[in-house]
Amino acid sequence: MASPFRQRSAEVEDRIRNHSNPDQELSLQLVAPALLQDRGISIDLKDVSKQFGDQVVLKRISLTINPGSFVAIVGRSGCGKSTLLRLLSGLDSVSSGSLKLQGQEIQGIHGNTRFMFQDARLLPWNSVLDNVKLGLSGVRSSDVQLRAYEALKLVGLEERAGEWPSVLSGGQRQRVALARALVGNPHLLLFDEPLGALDALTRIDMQRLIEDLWEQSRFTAVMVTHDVSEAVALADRVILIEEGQIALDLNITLARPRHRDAGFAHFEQVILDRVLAPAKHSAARTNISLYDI
Ligand SMILES: Nc1ncnc2c1ncn2[C@@H]1O[C@H](COP(=O)(O)OP(=O)(O)OP(=O)(O)O)[C@@H](O)[C@H]1O
Repeated sequence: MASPFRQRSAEVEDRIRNHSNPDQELSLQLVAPALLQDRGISIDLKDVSKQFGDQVVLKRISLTINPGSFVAIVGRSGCGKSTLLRLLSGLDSVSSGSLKLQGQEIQGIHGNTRFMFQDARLLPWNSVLDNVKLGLSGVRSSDVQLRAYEALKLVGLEERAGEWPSVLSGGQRQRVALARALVGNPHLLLFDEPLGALDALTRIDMQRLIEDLWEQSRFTAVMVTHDVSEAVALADRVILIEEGQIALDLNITLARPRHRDAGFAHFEQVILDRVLAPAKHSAARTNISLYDI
């Protein structure tokens, strides 16, 4: 059965296709192009190094990420995950090597890159809807309202549009942050441990929502997570960083939507086998976060 998010998206698509007024139709096409096309961009790193003073954090990393794929980056605390994400974002620059987005050497923040962090970072003096609008720039004012509202619909919070962020739960705030990230129809969405502060069940709900929305629009997604289970649940490919280098690059060949079954546990185990010393490693453990190690 289709998920509520898919049903909602199907409704929007239906409205786009069946609308008779050409002006409104144009407006609706602006609302949800995510539903109509794949937008992801390619990422190419060649011999990328990053150092801060004498400390070399990333060491000659070479990596190609296909447009529209979902990549998870895992590794122990301090191994360089967030540094890599900041390089991809254009917020920081490489010390040496080449980093290209869609074949172009990266120069500052790419226009259609969006972020989602562990902290939702909502403005408390703005309504929920106004926070989502912050994800749009250069769009006509009449469209901004409509698009922000439709983005809230995609995350199931349209009825909370007029409320303050302070009255929302942690999971709902992260939904607003997701709507703000998606409303501009990003080509690249960078997630830095976005679900790390949520309880286990809300976290699984949010994983499903992110997967669902990514499947609809196929932006390129790169997610840093400490949770091996989360990486296997969401990613096409899991990259383990150790001491500034890629220690494992694993394609997750499970069908979607993913179920936490034996095949799922196998992929978790492969990653953990690489991370853990054999003596510390128990074959029976699943749902392990790297924080547990
Ligand atoms: N702007 C900076 N200036 C100096 N050192 C930095 C800077 N940013 C990161 N580092 C150092 O680079 C190393 C890697 O940091 P990074 O935040 O990338 O790790 P991480 O794998 O994301 O860690 P965590 O999982 O704990 O968030 C750390 O030793 C950190 O102190």
